[in-house]
Amino acid sequence: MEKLNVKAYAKINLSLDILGKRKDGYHEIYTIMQSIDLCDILEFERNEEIKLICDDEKVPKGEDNLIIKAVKILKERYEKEGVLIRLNKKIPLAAGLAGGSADAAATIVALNKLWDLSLSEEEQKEIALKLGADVSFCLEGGTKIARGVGEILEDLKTPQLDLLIIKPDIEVSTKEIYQEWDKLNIKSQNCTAAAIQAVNKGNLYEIAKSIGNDLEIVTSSKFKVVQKIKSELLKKGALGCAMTGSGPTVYGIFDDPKKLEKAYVDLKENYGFVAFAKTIGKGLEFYD
Ligand SMILES: C[C@](O)(CO)[C@H](O)COP(=O)(O)OP(=O)(O)OC[C@H]1O[C@@H](n2ccc(N)nc2=O)[C@H](O)[C@@H]1O
Ligand SMILES: Nc1ncnc2c1ncn2[C@@H]1O[C@H](COP(=O)(O)OP(=O)(O)OP(=O)(O)O)[C@@H](O)[C@H]1O
Repeated sequence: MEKLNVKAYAKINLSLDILGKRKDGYHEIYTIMQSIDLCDILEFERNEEIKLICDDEKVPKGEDNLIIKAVKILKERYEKEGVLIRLNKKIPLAAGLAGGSADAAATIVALNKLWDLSLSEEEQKEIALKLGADVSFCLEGGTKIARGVGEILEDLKTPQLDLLIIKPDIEVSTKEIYQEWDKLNIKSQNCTAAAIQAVNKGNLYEIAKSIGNDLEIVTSSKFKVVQKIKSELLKKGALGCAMTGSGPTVYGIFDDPKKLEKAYVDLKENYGFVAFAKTIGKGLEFYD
């Protein structure tokens, strides 16, 4: 095999409870992660050197890129050659959509195939966790309850949701938002338990009512635009809306395609990134 093409899907958090700070500085979370059909496209090709090509100038091309970090771990561990990666970046950066994490997961799975590594699931998960808390979920994707720092995963049935995704023109540092959460000393809203019940029932209206994110209060106190987007989405007919990850992206759940279309048309000029999305049952997709 010389070349591999893969779609790496973004995620949203249908719920996110922060349960406390751990000794290692990370936070114990309880969350529902959900893959959506917004994706980056990556091509992996056998090569002597390690090289990443991406025409988005904001994407780091060197050691700071999670793709390169993943390649280096595998190359050093298994004494392999290099690889040429072409990245077509469609998931907005620093958005709470786990774009870098999805790319990292795609790299682990693609190199396992391209380099014939025969890595077990456990080995892949171990490497994923070294790269970031969201990478474990992105290896498989779909709909999952996540605990620990996000690496302890349990399957849920994927609900079919039609979404509008809106990211204002600001980028958010996940680390800073967690640090701010500690300073504010807030209590969790504990919305994950109810959200799991709603997802288990597959009831769109219950899901829309139960979504929520503990980090929203932190990010929206720094960036007022988060609340503004939420109230606009609700006015346009969203059944419910919430911020994803550490933000600033907000998603709205719609049951009426006309309202969804109108919300897109009315809001698309106002924010940096506005897109339709659907929930999907996988995190990665290989294709010819
Ligand atoms: C906000 C979420 O996207 C929700 O799914 C994740 O918790 C963040 O996952 P991520 O971006 O993959 O996180 P990492 O890249 O591993 O870590 C970025 C920073 O977020 C903080 N972090 C992350 C995950 C976690 N459970 N607790 C944390 O405190 C750490 O300070 C870390 O320095
Ligand atoms: N492959 C990558 N794609 C995008 N950004 C990357 C990548 N690798 C490293 N980065 C760096 O990571 C930062 C955060 O990127 P990313 O888009 O993954 O954030 P995020 O969506 O908030 O992630 P999460 O939801 O997992 O917290 C970027 O600003 C960029 O500097």
